[in-house]
Amino acid sequence: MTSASHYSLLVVDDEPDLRTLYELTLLREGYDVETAASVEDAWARLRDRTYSAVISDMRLPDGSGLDLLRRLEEAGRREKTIVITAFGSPENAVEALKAGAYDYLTKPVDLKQFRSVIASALGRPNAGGGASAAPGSAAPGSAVRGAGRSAAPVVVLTGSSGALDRMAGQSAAMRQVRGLIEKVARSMAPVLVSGESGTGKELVARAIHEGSARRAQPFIAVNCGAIPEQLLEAEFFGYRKGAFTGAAEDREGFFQAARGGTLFLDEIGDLPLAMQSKLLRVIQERAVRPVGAVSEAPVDVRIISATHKDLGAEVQAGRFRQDLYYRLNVIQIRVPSLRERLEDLPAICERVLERIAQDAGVWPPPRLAPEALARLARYAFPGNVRELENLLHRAVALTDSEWIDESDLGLPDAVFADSLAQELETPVTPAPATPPAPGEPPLPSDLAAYLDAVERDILIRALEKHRFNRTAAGASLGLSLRQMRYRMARLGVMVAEHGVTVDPDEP
Ligand SMILES: Nc1ncnc2c1ncn2[C@@H]1O[C@H](COP(=O)(O)OP(=O)(O)OP(=O)(O)O)[C@@H](O)[C@H]1O
Repeated sequence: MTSASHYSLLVVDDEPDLRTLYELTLLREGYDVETAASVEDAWARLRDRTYSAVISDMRLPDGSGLDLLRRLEEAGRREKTIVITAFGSPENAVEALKAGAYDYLTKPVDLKQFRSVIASALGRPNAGGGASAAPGSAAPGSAVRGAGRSAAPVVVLTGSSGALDRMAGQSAAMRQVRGLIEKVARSMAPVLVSGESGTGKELVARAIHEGSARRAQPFIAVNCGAIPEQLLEAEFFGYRKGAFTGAAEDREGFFQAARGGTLFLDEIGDLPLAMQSKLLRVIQERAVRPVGAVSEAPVDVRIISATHKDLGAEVQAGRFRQDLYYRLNVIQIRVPSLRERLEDLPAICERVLERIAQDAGVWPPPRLAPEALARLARYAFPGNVRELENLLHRAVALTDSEWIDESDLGLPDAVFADSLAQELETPVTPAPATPPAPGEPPLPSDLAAYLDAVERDILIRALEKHRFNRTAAGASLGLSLRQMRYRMARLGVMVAEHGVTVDPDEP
């Protein structure tokens, strides 16, 4: 482990007594410490050299800790920043986290917590004041996979499995998600990942963990909806021997198991209100009290939560605590549905097929025939990437060649009628009947193919008119971007580098 003297810290506070207290605490830990009393004083030092971290009070005589933070961000500096906010001003803390602070502390500063937060910012293990799970070891929480559960509520990840590498797709939406992952990985800020079921929310959480200084510590994924209500407290916070019938020995909970690492709370919207209050307390206090224990113990855990529900609406409906929502939702990452990024479909299929082949020990991986891909692109995928994975698993099992064709997909025509109606979100109304006029062209022999050709032509003309911008072209036709994308995918119309291309295999 790197020795503490290799880390240099800058402490910024205008109160001499506090400055000395922080300085002495950190010197005792073995760090190299310098101090400053104002924004300008701090900036003058930062111009001369770099530090491992900057710890700044929020209120300074010539500005605020946020000003300092923003200057560091603008200059692209790598120092981790920790701000110290006045008690009872959570909005300042949230603002600091959004501006890029690694973490915040509230006055009066608890020195144990102070040391722990700084160690955590520097990526030094054993932050949190208690015994930490050894890096790379299986955390004790893995033992909670109880018998009789319908879905395993906990998954423990140690080491790296390359979640970012697993994440295929270069659509604008996915590029934005990746950018956010990289940005938030550097801080301790709580993240709320939202998105429909199966979109890849857990993959995002893992990628954040793997990109953070906590990567060598455990990643504990908990499905909040899969744990019986009466067991929640013991599972989350652990218990002491004799705390209740059957508690034959002390056991750690998810929080202790995730010590120094990341706790991923999936389906957070499923937590009952009573448990929400207890979770809020732990987040505020950064300490947990196991069931049956007399005192709390500090714990350093980063929380990432996920939901497929509209948590804001859950708050409105009184089913989710507003204060907890506020704490968890400092940074939100929305993972788009597969329908909204159909352009990612080929890349995701390829990646998933590679994985399936690898797991089965088969190489090269099977490939999708163009008409099979076109058929997939017409489907609405209510279960998103997970549904696509299942479908491809089945298709690989069915095909006896290197190619997966339409018939291997097992997508009956009926599902497309449903998908189309769902996607368009508007009732399909028949066109008003017009009386035939003399000299009109003959009636088409295949109405669907005829209308497709007309629609394809209109889409292409609108795209050309609007310089291949799908949003503008769609709007000119009264379509949302989503509807436009769907129609383009259905008709095999693609925007390429130098114009529009049409997949000739499409109807
Ligand atoms: N962009 C992607 N590229 C390749 N595979 C992906 C992608 N996104 C998700 N997956 C895969 O899809 C599956 C579902 O992803 P994940 O479990 O992260 O979704 P989720 O949103 O957390 O689901 P749920 O809401 O049901 O908990 C996983 O096997 C994951 O690896």
